[in-house]
Amino acid sequence: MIPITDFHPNFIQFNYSLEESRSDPIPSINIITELHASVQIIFSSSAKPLFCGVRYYNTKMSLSESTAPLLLRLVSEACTTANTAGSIVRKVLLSGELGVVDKGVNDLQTKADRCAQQYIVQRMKQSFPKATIIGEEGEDVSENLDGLLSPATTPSEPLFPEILTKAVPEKLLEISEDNIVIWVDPLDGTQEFTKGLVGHVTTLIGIAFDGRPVGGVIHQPFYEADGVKGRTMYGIPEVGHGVMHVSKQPWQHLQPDDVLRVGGAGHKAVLLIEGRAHAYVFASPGCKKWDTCAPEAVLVSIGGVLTDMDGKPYRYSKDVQHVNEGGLLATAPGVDHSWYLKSIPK
Ligand SMILES: Nc1ncnc2c1ncn2[C@@H]1O[C@H](COP(=O)(O)O)[C@@H](OP(=O)(O)O)[C@H]1O
Ligand SMILES: [Mg+2]
Repeated sequence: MIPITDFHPNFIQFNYSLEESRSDPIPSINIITELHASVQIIFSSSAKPLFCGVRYYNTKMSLSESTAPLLLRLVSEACTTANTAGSIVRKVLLSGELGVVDKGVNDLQTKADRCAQQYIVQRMKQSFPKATIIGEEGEDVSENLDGLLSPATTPSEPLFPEILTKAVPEKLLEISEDNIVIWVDPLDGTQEFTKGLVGHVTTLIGIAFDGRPVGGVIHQPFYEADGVKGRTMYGIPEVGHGVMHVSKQPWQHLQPDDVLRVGGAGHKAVLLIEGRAHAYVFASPGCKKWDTCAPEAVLVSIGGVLTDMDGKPYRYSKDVQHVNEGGLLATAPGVDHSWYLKSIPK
């Protein structure tokens, strides 16, 4: 047995001598995994005997009990929330009453946009009361969600429990909730939704810290595989990414020889993530910060890039202007972003 020198609710510390060679270096892992926990082993090479720590998270814990880093709790909650918002979008479509409102030129809003936003904002606010939440539909949304939620669509367990166990770089461990901005597009691709092009619809939740996307969730309410409705993908640049049912094409085997014209900012990002397109080009102002924050986080987490048409990154602080004035160029992993920047005429 290695004696434990310090014990916290989610962290055990012990000293481990480098000189001793042990066949079972960290026996405590076996004990911990029986508690339905995931473990992360932390070594510090600066001290001798070697300082070791085991950080463990009980994956059965509710989010409010979880001691996982804020960034991971935010992304985990955004995944579960987007998934439920997707079920709201499906139910509104099934009801046949879309309640379309014209907000301006090329700017429609439906009951699904309003209900999904209300649910997302309410839930994220409840979990993260100090964070700033900016939703496409503004702050005056008040819809009755009765009949749109059911126990089956609002599971209490996280959609991706592994998120809460990921290792977070030091600089992202100390972020505080009041410096977080959550950008919400409850239903991206509204115009397509009203035309029945439901494959172009996504629900987007982007998480920004210090003006940059640090986490994002793209949910496709109408994707269906293995009898499961909806597909959720998340990305945490510098930490990791994940997706349900992805069938990625090998990017390197494709050559850009075609132009696809499809709707939705989230949907276009999904085509890059799946390897079905090289670049997403939107060479004019129009899409907004809630359209790009989550897609940027997911794309960057897999090695893609998203900038304006001059190659400048967008900022996502709470006081930025909502329109992406410089247009949008996003490229898939392995694609030469600068080639597109050079090749697209001003
Ligand atoms: N000229 C414009 N005016 C207003 N919104 C625009 C726009 N061009 C793009 N957008 C918004 O950007 C998102 C992606 O657009 P597109 O499908 O054309 O690429 C859509 O979001 P929403 O569907 O969430 O409103 C769309 O409304
Ligand atoms: Mg949108």
